[in-house]
Amino acid sequence: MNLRFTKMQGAGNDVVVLDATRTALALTTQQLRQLADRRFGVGCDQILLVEPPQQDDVDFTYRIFNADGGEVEHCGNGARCLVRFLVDKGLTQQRSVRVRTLNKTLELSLQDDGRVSVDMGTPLFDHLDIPFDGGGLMPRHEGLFELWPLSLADSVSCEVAVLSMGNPHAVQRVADVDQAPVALLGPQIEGHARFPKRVNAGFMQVLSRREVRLRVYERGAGETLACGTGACAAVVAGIRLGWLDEAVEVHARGGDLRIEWAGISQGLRAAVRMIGPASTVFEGEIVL
Ligand SMILES: N[C@@H](CCC[C@H](N)C(=O)O)C(=O)O
Repeated sequence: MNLRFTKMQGAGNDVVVLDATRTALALTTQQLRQLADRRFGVGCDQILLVEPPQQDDVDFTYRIFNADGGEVEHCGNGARCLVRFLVDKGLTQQRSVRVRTLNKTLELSLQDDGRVSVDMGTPLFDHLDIPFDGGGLMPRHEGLFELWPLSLADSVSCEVAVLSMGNPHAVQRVADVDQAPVALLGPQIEGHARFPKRVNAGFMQVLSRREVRLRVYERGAGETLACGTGACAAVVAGIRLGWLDEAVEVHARGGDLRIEWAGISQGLRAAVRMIGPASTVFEGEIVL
């Protein structure tokens, strides 16, 4: 099969976008993995499939696949790329669109400065929603949240805040992200038995109440240059833990994101807002 694609990136988190708005597209796990492969395919962290809406209150259906071929619920950087793609391809005349993922409705808006603002919805803290197994252990309470102990290999342990942005996240605070053992601990946390659907593992260095540095070892993709939902999860956790104010600049290795959450002043049901860049890198056709 010959497949047209658009390669995009948002803060260095790269995605391959496929337009299935006119013709349905069903790819096997093997084809998805080939597309994502940096030697045998196009190369990307995630593949985004745009489909016609399946319900009245949205403009498009937005499906997300990790580089390992698994379908997932949410991709923040992908969401920003998606609205840029829809506008550039003339698939919408609007600068704001509503899209439906596996489990969320998102509102994406292209700003006048070229950046994209996304209403990322409400974070979830119930362990059944993440999902996370407390393992009968006691968390350590800090601020208005809690940190859970997690045992890893070789008698190493860490403390993580757990939450869902529609997809699961475990966030830990580190003194210096450049020194954090992301490649060693990331895969262990991602596949830890207490996260039945695996998890995205965030490593956050707090620079001030309004500025953090973040690295994320993503479920199904490994460490990426940025993770939008990971940035939201880290900031929400940091706000609840009392470390951060309600608007924070997140410096990822591939770029900067602004995350806002009024969860202290307006309550836990407040939606998270993410603002950041998105751009097209190249377009082409691949034989699968
Ligand atoms: N890169 C993404 C997250 C993609 C999905 C994630 N790896 C998962 O499995 O949940 C982002 O920008 O949010």
